[in-house]
Amino acid sequence: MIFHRTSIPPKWQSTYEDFLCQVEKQIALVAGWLITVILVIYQVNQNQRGIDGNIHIIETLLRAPVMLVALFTLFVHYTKKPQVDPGLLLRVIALSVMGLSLSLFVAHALYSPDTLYQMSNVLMIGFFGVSMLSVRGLEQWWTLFVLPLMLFFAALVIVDLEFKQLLPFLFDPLVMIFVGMVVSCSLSQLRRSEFLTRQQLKSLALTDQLTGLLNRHAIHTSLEQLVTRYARHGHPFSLILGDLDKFKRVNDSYGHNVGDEVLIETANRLQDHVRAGDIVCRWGGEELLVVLPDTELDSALAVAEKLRCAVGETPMTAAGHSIKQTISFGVTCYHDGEHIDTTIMRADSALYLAKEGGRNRAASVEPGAGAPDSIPATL
Ligand SMILES: Nc1nc2c(ncn2[C@@H]2O[C@H](COP(=O)(O)OP(=O)(O)OP(=O)(O)O)[C@@H](O)[C@H]2O)c(=O)[nH]1
Repeated sequence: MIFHRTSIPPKWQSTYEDFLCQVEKQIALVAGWLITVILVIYQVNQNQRGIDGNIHIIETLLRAPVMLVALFTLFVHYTKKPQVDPGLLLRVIALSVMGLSLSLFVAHALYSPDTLYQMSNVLMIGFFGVSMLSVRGLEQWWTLFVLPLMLFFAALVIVDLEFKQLLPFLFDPLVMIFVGMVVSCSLSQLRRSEFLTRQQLKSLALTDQLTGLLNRHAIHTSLEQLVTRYARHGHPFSLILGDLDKFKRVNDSYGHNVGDEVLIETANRLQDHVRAGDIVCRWGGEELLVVLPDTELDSALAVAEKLRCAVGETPMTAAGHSIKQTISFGVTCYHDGEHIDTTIMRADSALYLAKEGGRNRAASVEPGAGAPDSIPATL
């Protein structure tokens, strides 16, 4: 359906805005070049047509502002200065093209009526071109066409031009507005669908399908950003690596499906007990990684203890079974200048200590420290 609008979920709205901005930038660049080339060709052609002096000057004067807008667009694109909202730039280009084609029509109706058929073609091209600049579909289409057309009809009345006589020349251009509207809405719908498909694929590639958590690949990007942030601003961050205790027994006793449910419930409990800015991811198998931005080791250890209780204190219900599943955690914090893999290996060593220490506990390893701290289970 042409006028059916695929809605963008709120979580992707701001990414969609960025995507539209990119599209607007590209279209503004193409429009800038096209208008510049077309206006130069028209100007040269006009000089050779040897048309009446008055209309010659009027045409040149009317083209000048559009040419300036087109050159300004190219200047903004290639120098990145000044910073102009590409949506606004497109609107200015569209309105200037509308202004040019409509005022050329009025000028020819006044001074050179024999050339009105040519002007009718100019209007058609102008209307179609402006429709293509309407990246956001119908909502922009109204603002781009309605206001200029109202001014145009007001101008016809003011300069006392017979509307009835002009109507045959205006019929095709007005039909072109409808054609442009259909094409523009279809393109806008295509862009939305393309954006949604791309986002869904991206999200599929970054999400663990069982738990809905981010996967190992996705977390690497976040970790690299945190390392950069540490290097620039010294903001600390910590890692908590968790591993379900004796999880093989759950699978062996109740089956893999029940094991899956336990894994999902564990992931949910971890998610429910961390702050909004913290990230929980499935590191692999029955291992889960929690990343805590702006958190020193001591606080991270306290968080791990809270998470341990959240998982282990209340039994989980899966397929009618009540299962008491505990978890062990290895905690560490990032140390200046080290590779993130070193931090992860340290969290793994801490996890090993927690397992060695009897499971259902959180152990930590400080960067460069010999002896690990360990929080024994209180259960
Ligand atoms: N149901 C289910 N099981 C998984 C999944 N990923 C890994 N496992 C199981 O997790 C179990 C991990 O077993 P082990 O590495 O021996 O460790 P454990 O039994 O948890 O014992 P400790 O870690 O030493 O406390 C294996 O049986 C895996 O098959 C999964 O996605 N779903």
